[in-house]
Amino acid sequence: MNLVNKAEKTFALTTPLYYVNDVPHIGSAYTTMAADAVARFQKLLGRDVLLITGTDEHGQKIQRSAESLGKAPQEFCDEIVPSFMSLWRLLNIQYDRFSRTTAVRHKAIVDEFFARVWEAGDIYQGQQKGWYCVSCEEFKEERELLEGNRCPIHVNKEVEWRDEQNYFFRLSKYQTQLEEFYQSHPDFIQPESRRNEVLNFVSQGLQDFSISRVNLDWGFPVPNDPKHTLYVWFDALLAYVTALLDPEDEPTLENALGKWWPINLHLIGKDILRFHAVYWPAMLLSAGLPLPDRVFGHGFLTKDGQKMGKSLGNTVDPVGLVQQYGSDAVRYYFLKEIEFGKDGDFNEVRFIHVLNADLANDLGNLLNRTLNMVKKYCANYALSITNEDIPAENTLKALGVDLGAKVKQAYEVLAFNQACGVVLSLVQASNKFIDDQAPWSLYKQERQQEVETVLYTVLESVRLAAYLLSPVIPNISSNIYQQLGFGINFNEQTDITPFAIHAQWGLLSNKQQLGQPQPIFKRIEQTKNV
Ligand SMILES: Nc1ncnc2c1ncn2[C@@H]1O[C@H](COP(=O)(O)OP(=O)(O)OP(=O)(O)O)[C@@H](O)[C@H]1O
Ligand SMILES: [Zn+2]
Repeated sequence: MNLVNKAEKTFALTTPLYYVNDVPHIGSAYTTMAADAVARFQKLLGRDVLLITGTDEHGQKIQRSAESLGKAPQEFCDEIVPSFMSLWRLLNIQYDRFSRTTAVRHKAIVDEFFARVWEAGDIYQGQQKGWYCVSCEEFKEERELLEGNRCPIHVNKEVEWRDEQNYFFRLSKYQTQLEEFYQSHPDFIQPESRRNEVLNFVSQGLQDFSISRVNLDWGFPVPNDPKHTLYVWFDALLAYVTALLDPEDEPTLENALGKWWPINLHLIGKDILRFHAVYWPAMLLSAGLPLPDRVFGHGFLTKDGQKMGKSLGNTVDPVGLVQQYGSDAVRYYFLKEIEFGKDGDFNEVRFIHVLNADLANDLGNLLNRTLNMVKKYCANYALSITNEDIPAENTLKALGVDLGAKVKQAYEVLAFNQACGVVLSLVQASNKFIDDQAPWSLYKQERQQEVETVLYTVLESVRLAAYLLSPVIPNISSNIYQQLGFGINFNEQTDITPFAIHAQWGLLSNKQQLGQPQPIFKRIEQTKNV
């Protein structure tokens, strides 16, 4: 059976399927915002994109969370899931699929996949002994534990001793194949530090891992032994596959894998790297399926140096942030300020400072004052010149010419901070340019051509900046494009703004019907309590 028939133009990516043990927080939002920026960027490149997110609803962690509230697990999940969906709407996330592991059709995919792994001879029964972190849903090595038998990721949770009959997956059989795969696909695990972590872990020798639990009801039964419940991670990873089905499709692997497989990018936090970079490819090898292109494990958002998390409860509420500052502000801050891959602390004073400096002052004021100058200095509120009139050595044109290529390269390696940073340097250079050139005095000296050259050059640089930032701040970029006379909304019409054209400096024309100047981002006042 030839399961895969992926077209070049497609790009499928995933966020983790978040546990529903509590409502989402800024950490869950971080991965999802990054994924949305990648999806939007890929659309600008003309790709057919499928962005998958969703929720992981099985296992002991969820069962216990439900029990603690006196609810049935399904009822509990059904109550939490809408809080994820509404946060994604609030953050302007354009996801295509929302994959819930409790979906009926998911079970069919899991059963079919399990059968393939079973037939490969990779599942056997054995005795599992070890320390288990319910919050991670993972066995831990004794040497990894913190004092008092606590999990290194969930520092407030003690691990629990388990000694039970489980089914095991023969991970050890795939040691060499995985190592060869990592060598021949050096970009599979990113960033480099995460790749080294995985290579190091694998080189210590892979142990088979248990894929079933006893004494736990909440999950799918193991197909040929329903007294056992399938391990939550075995079923959760497969929900990426189920998500590929079109709504009307019969849930079979053949239908799921036809168009979008292999996934181009799994975006995750570093806490779940091993599952995606080791267990998942081994499971796929066992089932005879091609492996994903890339797994990127980003860093943690921390509070006072600790990973923010639902289990620890030290989280920042993204809903409040968006309601107060808007979705673009939140997206911009986290993607611009924290190097993707590294940990980053959230600090509200810094948050306000960055937004005021970059969006309100550098970008917003620049557009506003330049449009107002066009109004004042140019007949009919229109520029009379075009790109051809601007010499190649013009400072901003020289900077703008290869900016698109630089930013593309940065987005491709998920260096969002670098992408935003180089765009901001064009914006800052534009502010300096307008101050140096002083069009107000050129105007007094009746040097009209020069006045218009300066104003064109600056407005065109703002346009290019807006385009290149549109994956991160789509509302502000749309607003800028509209004020510059393009009737384009980046939330709706990516196909009419191809990168090959809009990422070039010089697109603004003398036919532009400029709109009324309006502030694009209101300066935030520091309140006393931050
Ligand atoms: N502090 C954080 N920083 C960055 N990403 C995070 C953070 N917390 C969660 N995430 C994202 O969510 C994923 C983990 O999802 P999960 O549902 O386990 O959330 P969690 O808040 O870490 O839950 P818990 O605290 O119960 O482990 C991570 O891989 C990452 O994508
Ligand atoms: Zn843990």
